[in-house]
Amino acid sequence: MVVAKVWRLARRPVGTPRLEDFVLEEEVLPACGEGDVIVEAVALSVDPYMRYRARLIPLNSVMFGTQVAKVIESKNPKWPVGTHLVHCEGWRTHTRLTTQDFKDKPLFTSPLPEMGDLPKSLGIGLLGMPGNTAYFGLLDLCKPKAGDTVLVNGAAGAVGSAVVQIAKIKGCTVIAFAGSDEKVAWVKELGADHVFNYKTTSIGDALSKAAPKGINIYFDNVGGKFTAEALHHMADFGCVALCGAISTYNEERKEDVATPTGAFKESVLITKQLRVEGFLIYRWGNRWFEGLNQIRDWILQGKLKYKETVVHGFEKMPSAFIGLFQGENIGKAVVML
Ligand SMILES: NC(=O)C1=CN([C@@H]2O[C@H](COP(=O)(O)OP(=O)(O)OC[C@H]3O[C@@H](n4cnc5c(N)ncnc54)[C@H](OP(=O)(O)O)[C@@H]3O)[C@@H](O)[C@H]2O)C=CC1
Ligand SMILES: CCCCCC(=O)/C=C/[C@H]1[C@H](O)CC(=O)[C@@H]1CCCCCCC(=O)O
Repeated sequence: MVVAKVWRLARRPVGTPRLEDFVLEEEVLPACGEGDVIVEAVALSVDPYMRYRARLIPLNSVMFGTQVAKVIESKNPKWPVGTHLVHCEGWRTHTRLTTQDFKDKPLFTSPLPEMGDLPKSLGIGLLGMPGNTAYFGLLDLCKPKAGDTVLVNGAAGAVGSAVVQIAKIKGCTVIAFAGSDEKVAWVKELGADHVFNYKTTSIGDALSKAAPKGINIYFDNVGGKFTAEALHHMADFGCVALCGAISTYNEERKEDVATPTGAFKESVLITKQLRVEGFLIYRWGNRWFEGLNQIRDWILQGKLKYKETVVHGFEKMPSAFIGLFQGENIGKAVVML
């Protein structure tokens, strides 16, 4: 009999999530039937979108999320004991995956890419959903050309740090923002041309100096006031990739009313003739391993670097998650078991 520990959403977070919003429980797993596997979590992901999902999932649900897990029991010859895979059954130590799971969620119940001696935890980071978000969001949606000026915020995070480096690989000038001097130093090491601490710098002044001819591509992880300012510094016909808006996830929802006071002032979008497009990484599900294999090759060639902020222990899931909104992570935030 396998007993899983699971974190459930005990109540809807108000503002920044709190430890009391989550409850730790035990759950006896059903037996491993024909075609099933039982897996044990190795590395669990905490991601900003979980705050958004916490508005949507029913109370008492297991928190949604991806993890790298190891098969510990198998009645499926495709997935022998010892195999590692990525699945999205959430904040749980042990999981039974059925043939139906493999069929229904191929993108989120998948093998790790071939990664040699690289750490398996990269399967929820640079060699997983965040890496592909940077890869496809920048390359497919924005189509950068050598010489373009690219702006990215959240630049020391999982997605942003990959965007910085991929933009440099493509020959762009990169302007990046992050939330501490330590993060700024690391993003400079990654090759960004101009890096600022948004907590101690005027965003407008920094952009005027760093991008006197305007920004061609803005990869937005933050939204809110940052975006309201950044749009004024776009070059004509620039592209804005709306990847995330972490600065707004803890805000209470207001009614959707047409208002000229938000980040997107129509006059700026129209007069600069901007292309503004939101995206979800699912869009490139059919090209998943194309992105991961290219990223893996760039890592092995020394062109892409990564950092992980590792928290040890399943009981730390909620605090690691809350830490995302307090800027605690450099690179990908990972909970290791
Ligand atoms: N569209 C899609 O399919 C996907 C979108 N995303 C989005 O990409 C963005 C980055 O995700 P990811 O790289 O995984 O997360 P990160 O690894 O970057 O972690 C979050 C970081 O965001 C920064 N941050 C937190 N609060 C604020 C704030 N109020 N203002 C500015 N920065 C803040 C913090 O760094 P700092 O110290 O710099 O403030 C924090 O460390 C998120 O918005 C996420 O929702 C992610 C994956 C897929
Ligand atoms: C305003 C929310 C922006 C969320 C951006 C983000 O981080 C997206 C991440 C996706 C990740 O690839 C895996 C997911 O499940 C995330 C999507 C979560 C939002 C889905 C909302 C669907 C809905 O409203 O029906």
